[in-house]
Amino acid sequence: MKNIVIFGGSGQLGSCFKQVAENEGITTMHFLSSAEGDIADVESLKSAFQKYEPAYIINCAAYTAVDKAEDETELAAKINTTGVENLAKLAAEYGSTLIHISTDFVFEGNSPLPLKEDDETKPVNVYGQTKLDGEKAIQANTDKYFILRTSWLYSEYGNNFAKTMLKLGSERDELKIIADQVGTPTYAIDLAFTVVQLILTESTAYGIYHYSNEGVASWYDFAKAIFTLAETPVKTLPIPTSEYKTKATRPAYSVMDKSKIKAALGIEIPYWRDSLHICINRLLNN
Ligand SMILES: NC(=O)C1=CN([C@@H]2O[C@H](COP(=O)(O)OP(=O)(O)OC[C@H]3O[C@@H](n4cnc5c(N)ncnc54)[C@H](O)[C@@H]3O)[C@@H](O)[C@H]2O)C=CC1
Repeated sequence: MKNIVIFGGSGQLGSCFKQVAENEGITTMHFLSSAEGDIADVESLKSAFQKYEPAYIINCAAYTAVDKAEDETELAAKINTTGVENLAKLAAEYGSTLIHISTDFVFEGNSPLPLKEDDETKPVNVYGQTKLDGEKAIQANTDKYFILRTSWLYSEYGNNFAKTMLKLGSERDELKIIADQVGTPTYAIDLAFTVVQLILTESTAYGIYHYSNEGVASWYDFAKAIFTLAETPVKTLPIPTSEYKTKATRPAYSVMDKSKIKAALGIEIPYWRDSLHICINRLLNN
């Protein structure tokens, strides 16, 4: 199989690709940390492209500190927009297919229905704006791309809501959790597996796709499900967003319509509670 290069290979999603590659017996996936492949540094990228001449690039690299991005606007844009533009230009030059991960935060969050790929974008925070600008930079510079917008990623790896809840649940008697932001948790292993299917099927149905697990949840529902599965006896209280101030505004509703990717790959997507069950078992048994 031809070379596949993962940028952001040490992050949460990058680590999930490592696990999926192992499970699927893929030996040509190369994982670059930010030190080995800095997407904001063109020279660093050129050496990676020269070394691997990749058929596929999977970009998991991003500036992901949503609240800090409100102050570090330039740095967020340097990575999420210019860095992604660098990747798109080199991918076009080398004929590589670029698979890029984007976010539900490109939307404003007041849709009455699950969001489709061509719905109007309108980010409500700096992170979302830099990610949307990254999507546009890809579309302006290469034709062979898949942009997968996802939401609420969690897994055994990196920092995420599920791991934070397990830790807080073991330290505290009571937790207040936001109940009026609604979306869908996504097990990052499921996302990585789906991206690998795009590669293995050699799909050329390029474009933007939405991928999350199936179902709908608030952060409160998500936390309650984590504590139920982990048998953590912590008391949870639902609160409105107005009682938990954060620097960055977040969309109130970010449920995504997944019909397009399901039709393109002929796949069924796992329901969020089923995937959460698998992840919590793995977290508790390790
Ligand atoms: N975590 C979540 O809930 C969601 C994440 N996403 C997107 O999914 C993708 C993966 O996210 P995670 O793995 O959760 O994030 P993460 O923060 O765990 O991983 C991001 C990785 O990018 C690396 N990185 C930062 N700057 C870099 C640079 N200049 N060059 C190369 N690498 C660099 C970091 O070192 C880190 O390892 C990102 O594109 C993110 O925007 C989308 C929706 C939700």
